[in-house]
Amino acid sequence: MEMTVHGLACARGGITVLEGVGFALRGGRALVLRGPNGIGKTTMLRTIAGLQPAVAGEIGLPPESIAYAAHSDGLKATLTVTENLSFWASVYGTGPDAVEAAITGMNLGILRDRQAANLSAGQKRRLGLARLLVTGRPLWVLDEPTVSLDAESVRLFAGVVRRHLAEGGAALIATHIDLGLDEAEVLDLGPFRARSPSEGGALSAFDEAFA
Ligand SMILES: Nc1ncnc2c1ncn2[C@@H]1O[C@H](COP(=O)(O)OP(=O)(O)OP(=O)(O)O)[C@@H](O)[C@H]1O
Repeated sequence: MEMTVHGLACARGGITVLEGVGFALRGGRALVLRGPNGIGKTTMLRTIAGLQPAVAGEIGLPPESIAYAAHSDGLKATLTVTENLSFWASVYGTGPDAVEAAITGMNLGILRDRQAANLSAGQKRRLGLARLLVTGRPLWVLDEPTVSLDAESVRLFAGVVRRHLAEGGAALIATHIDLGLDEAEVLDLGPFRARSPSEGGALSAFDEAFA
């Protein structure tokens, strides 16, 4: 797979926060987005995933090729771990093999019959990330995927991403934690901050000091 993004501008709450973003991402590679809180990482990932329209620019990959994992894990509380993954496998048109691979990949075997409501925060996050493995989609768009994960689970997930890349997939990741991916390049969003006259795009003196 190959995704090329040109002149992308994205907005939050009607205010353009980023503009002129461009990059190319091909199979086997990961791109890590960097920038201070509020610069627009989540906004850009949501735009690329097709969850909100772009203000301008082109995204050279259809949303159907993208699996998005964000803060809200999208789990069904009353379903078990296996049932949640089976539900997503039916949505994405994959099968029981993908469910088993996801359970193994994110080390959920011992929890497979537990309802999602009764998982800890980190276990829920592991299940949310396991969902990526049942999508069968080549580009993973990941917004702070390691939130709530302990060090061992971060390593486990980094291994899952590495395998996805080795199989020809790609990943676009907003993370403040280094996943230790040799295949990763970094895109600093600082130069793409929109300089709109309203305060949404411009930095306050406080933000400027910590940017
Ligand atoms: N509903 C909204 N209405 C107006 N502005 C919003 C809304 N949601 C977010 N914003 C603003 O849009 C900007 C971009 O937010 P976004 O969540 O994309 O940043 P981020 O880079 O992901 O930040 P973080 O590192 O804190 O997760 C921020 O300045 C934020 O305050």
